[in-house]
Amino acid sequence: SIPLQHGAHRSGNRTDADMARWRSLRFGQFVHWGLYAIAGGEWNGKIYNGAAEWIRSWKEMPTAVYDQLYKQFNPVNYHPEQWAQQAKDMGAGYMIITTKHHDGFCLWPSKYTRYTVAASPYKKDIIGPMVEAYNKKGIDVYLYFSIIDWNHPDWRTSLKTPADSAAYKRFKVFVKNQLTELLVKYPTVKGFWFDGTWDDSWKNDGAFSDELEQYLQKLHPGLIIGSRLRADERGARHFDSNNHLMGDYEQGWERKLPEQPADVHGNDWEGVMTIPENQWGYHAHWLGHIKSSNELIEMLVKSTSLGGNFVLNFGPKADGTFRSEEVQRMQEIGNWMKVNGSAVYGASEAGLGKPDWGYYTRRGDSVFMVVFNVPVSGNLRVKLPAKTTLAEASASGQPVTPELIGKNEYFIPVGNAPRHAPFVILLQTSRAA
Ligand SMILES: C#C[C@@H]1N[C@@H](C)[C@@H](O)[C@H]1O
Repeated sequence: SIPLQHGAHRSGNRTDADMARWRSLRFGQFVHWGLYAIAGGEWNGKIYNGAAEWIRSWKEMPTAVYDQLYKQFNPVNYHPEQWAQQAKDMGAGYMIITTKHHDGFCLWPSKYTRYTVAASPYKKDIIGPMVEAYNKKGIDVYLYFSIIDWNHPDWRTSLKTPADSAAYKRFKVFVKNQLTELLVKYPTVKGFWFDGTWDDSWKNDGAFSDELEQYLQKLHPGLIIGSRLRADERGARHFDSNNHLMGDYEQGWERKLPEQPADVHGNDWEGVMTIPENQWGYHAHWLGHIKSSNELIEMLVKSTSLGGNFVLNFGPKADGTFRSEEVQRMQEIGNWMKVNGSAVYGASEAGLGKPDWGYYTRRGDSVFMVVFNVPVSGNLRVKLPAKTTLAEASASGQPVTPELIGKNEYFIPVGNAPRHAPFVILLQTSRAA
């Protein structure tokens, strides 16, 4: 293997309590909120076909105009306790909030730049009340932080001249100051969700990203930071040049999910997902396919069945309210989680393969069959490993009688209840030593 100073410093998953909690929560809420919500994916009567939070980079949007939008930021309908309650009702165990996206606008009153909520008509801190409201509902908070900062004069995508290097050196001090400020102001947060780390300026400075991660861990022991923050000294990201995962979990699953265990190599991982095709910030016109609650529930269960977390994104409007399609999905998913959440919370891969009818998840000796595709036979085939015996099966607390059809192989009848949503059959098993 290649000798590395700034590659992975640990092989295998973290085994501490903070990481075990992150792993047990399984389901998170992502919130992308900022000045881009004011534009809402359109400008001057034209619709931006890109992701709404990238509208500043659209040729039809003059950057000078975008950079004045903060003078309109005044979310009069922002009620963080309502945000937290609806997230609780959805069944989210943690939430990730954009403190600063690529545009550089800070939702907290940072003392390291004027480009913050303090300069807006709203004036007040957005992040503090949000962290407090979510924590009060028992929901952990993670802070999204973009390294890319289109507003900061010292940000560079690449370093071409000595002046670039001097500027970027100042920028790295600014980044470290802001991250320190966030941890000091909001000490109950559980981790950072870094983004915007793909430019050469950052990729070619693996030493800084490594030292920064170690500095943050020292400042806030137990902090959870995904693989997107760091590069090794050869510019490798997520996995170092020896193919070892850097950071505490694989953070590359954005709008896509692994298909099989081999795709995640036994690492902790997290998938983040949009309801429309590709919109994180508020866009007034959702184009393309809009995922239904059942599709999103299937992604959540699929993630659990592959030992990962699933985070669903929401883009509140500029005034602080959520669009109806998002409220509807939070309620529908929440209704399902209230009945079936035990198949997700604290559960992980079952090691029983991928059945046609849906997904297996497991917690201890409880095996959950989460059914999405009822076979025309009405029988769900279950094959258990030799040393696993099936003690009993139940659906919604009612016993189900398995039919033994072969060695450790059963048909589980689905019964004739109407099926308009995924349902769970619980198998109580015992495994011989
Ligand atoms: C590309 C990109 C960014 N990564 C997602 C999590 C959103 O923040 C999007 O703007």
